[in-house]
Amino acid sequence: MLAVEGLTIKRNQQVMCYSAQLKSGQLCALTGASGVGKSTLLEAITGLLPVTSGQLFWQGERFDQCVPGQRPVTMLFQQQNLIEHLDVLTNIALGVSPSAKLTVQQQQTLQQITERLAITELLACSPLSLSGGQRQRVALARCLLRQKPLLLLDEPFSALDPNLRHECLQLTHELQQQFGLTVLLVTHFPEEVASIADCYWHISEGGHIDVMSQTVNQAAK
Ligand SMILES: Nc1ncnc2c1ncn2[C@@H]1O[C@H](COP(=O)(O)OP(=O)(O)OP(=O)(O)O)[C@@H](O)[C@H]1O
Repeated sequence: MLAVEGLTIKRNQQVMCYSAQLKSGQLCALTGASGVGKSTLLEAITGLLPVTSGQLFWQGERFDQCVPGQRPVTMLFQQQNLIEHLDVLTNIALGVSPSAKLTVQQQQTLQQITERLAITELLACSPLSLSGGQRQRVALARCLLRQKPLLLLDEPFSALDPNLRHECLQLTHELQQQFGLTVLLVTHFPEEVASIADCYWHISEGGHIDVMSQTVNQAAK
């Protein structure tokens, strides 16, 4: 279980205090008005943003005092942050190793991931030659190779057209099941994730989180 306990962040003269719990293996959609603090919560969970107070637990172990690389978390941003002058393989490998050298086991996992994401043929290409959907799948592969149990997705497919967005969401769901991931997904289109979300965290003013339970959502499926 992921437990967020009174996680408090001051940003832009706004104070946000978040508390909620998410069961392991679930996919939770984060909704709420623009500027309410959805990305802020994800950045705080990754450790990229300092917090004033509060605690974070994964499977009962506190991790808010760990540096980002030691947290059980990986995050896919809307901007894929791919390095244009390096090939796709190197871009993915840099997610796990500063020298981009992979162990045999990582190579095997990479093969599994790239096959599933249909990007094996692209490994020698430059990111510059890829479409938006391909770039986002490469960035997702880089996250998955890190093999962290918590995957945070900040509007990852919002720049894609509706068909491709749907395809990428379905793929994310399949990968979540295959790798047993727990996923927090920010979306402005809750209806688009209705078939894959186990629950919703609706964030409002001050970081207040309303949790819509699995059973309520399943009734809507
Ligand atoms: N880099 C930053 N520096 C300072 N303040 C920021 C920064 N990013 C966001 N904020 C502020 O933090 C608050 C929450 O922003 P956040 O991006 O988390 O909202 P959001 O719900 O993800 O919005 P959106 O749906 O538009 O992406 C806003 O007041 C915003 O102006």
